[in-house]
Amino acid sequence: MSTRTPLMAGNWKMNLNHLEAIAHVQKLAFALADKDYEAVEVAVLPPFTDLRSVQTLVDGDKLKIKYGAQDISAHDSGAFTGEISGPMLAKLKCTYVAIGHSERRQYHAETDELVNAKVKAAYKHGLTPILCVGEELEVREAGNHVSHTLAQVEGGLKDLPAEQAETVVIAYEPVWAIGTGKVCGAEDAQEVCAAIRGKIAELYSQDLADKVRIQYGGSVKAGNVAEIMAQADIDGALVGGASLDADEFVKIVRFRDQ
Ligand SMILES: O=C[C@H](O)COP(=O)(O)O
Repeated sequence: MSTRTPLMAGNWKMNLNHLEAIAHVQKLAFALADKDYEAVEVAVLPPFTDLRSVQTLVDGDKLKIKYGAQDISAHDSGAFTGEISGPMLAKLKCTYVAIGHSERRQYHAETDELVNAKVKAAYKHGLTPILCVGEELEVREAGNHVSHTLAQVEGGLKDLPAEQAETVVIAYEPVWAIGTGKVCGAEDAQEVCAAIRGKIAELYSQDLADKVRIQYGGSVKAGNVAEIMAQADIDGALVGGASLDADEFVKIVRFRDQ
């Protein structure tokens, strides 16, 4: 029986302005009770422009919801127009930062090398990376989904010391299941998540791999979350579209009731 605490994280992507963010987090906080937080870690990943408002609300009302960013610069400061650094996110008391999301890899040409540099930047500033990996449809159709995803895991964790790697969160998100309504079958997701844990055991140790949380992401909603969470190597979900509906996200957090 796993002792890993499930992590349900809502990746809002480029949705909800800072005023909407406040209303949304207030709704989540109103609905979630202590027993929810005892069973599951709950986090939201708003756009950068919302983070200060979310921080103020979480601090002011002593909420148990954690929050983080959707990206981080590999650099600490300097002439990098449009980027947001680790020190800036740390100052906002972010807990998490998503790194290497498929939309960043696809639209911003992020490579495993850059993803690896961002993972290191996150740890340098006390942030926990949610390292996103997963294959495109043609890779799955060719039967190369496991090797493709494991190469991304290896690339993202390259030269990362064990004391950092043991707290990393890996999000397995098959690209063809993101925002499409096509959820990856629970057993198919488990196949890849088990392989990811095996790769981490190979890179570090079985003991360390057993501590790492592996999320599934891709069209997760209240109606399918229980089946996904029943898989041995799936320790949470990175939820996109369904996290924008507070009631739906609360149901996902309460996956045991679905
Ligand atoms: O980060 C979240 C994933 O990209 C999943 O998005 P989705 O739940 O809208 O399919």
